[in-house]
Amino acid sequence: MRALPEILGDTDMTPDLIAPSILSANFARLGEEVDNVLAAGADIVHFDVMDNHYVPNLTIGPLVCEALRKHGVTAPIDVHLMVKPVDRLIPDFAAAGATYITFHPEASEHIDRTLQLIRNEGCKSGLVFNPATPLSYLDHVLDKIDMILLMSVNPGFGGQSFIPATFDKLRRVRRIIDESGLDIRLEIDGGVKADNIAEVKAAGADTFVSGSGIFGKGKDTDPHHYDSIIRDMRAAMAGVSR
Ligand SMILES: O=C(CO)[C@H](O)[C@H](O)COP(=O)(O)O
Ligand SMILES: [Fe+2]
Repeated sequence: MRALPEILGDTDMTPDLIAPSILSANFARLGEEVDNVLAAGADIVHFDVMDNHYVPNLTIGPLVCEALRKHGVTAPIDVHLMVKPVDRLIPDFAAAGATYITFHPEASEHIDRTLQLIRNEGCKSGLVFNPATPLSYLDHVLDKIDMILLMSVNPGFGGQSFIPATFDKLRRVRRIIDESGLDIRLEIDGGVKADNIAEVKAAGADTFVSGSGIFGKGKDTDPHHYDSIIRDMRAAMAGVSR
């Protein structure tokens, strides 16, 4: 893992965090994939949980999170819950070693209660906004949030294209966070790659999920693929102001 000064952004004191989404990793060798991407300089592990109900896909649960911890992963694990209902799984993920737990407001009957439950379980809490989800869900709960995650694709699958309307939404959320004075991360998820990450940072993001952009093409032919792709991402963001 890299030292804090190395991961500080150029223009402010909020470090840029690169969060590979393991949705696009090789699940048959998941521990090794996570070790390799962290050794290549990634900061946190993005862990997509899909239930074939809230989204039309089915992935992994708390057992896999626990297995990564037992394997020796010490980096923060950022659990993105695409499940409905949400609350039942939160204590299980907390016990399994999750660091962040984020959920979609449409999937919770009581958003305030779910946010409090996440913090009470000792994790950092976050709300996730689909491309068409209004930001009004932030009203009245901002002080209970550690991370706002904007989806730049519709949830359910990796490898989709970044939806350009997200840039405006990022700028609006950046303003809300800055005006609040609260310590809240702004994460972006979907279609982020080395060639658009600078623009995404300039619009306000500080935490960058990338699945197919990191685990996709190139890794089977180049043994240093993860190092070079993460280096390219940092180089693209260097000198870019949020
Ligand atoms: O939450 C997700 C999908 O619902 C994934 O985190 C996301 O799509 C990452 O994959 P990619 O970078 O390939 O778009
Ligand atoms: Fe995700």
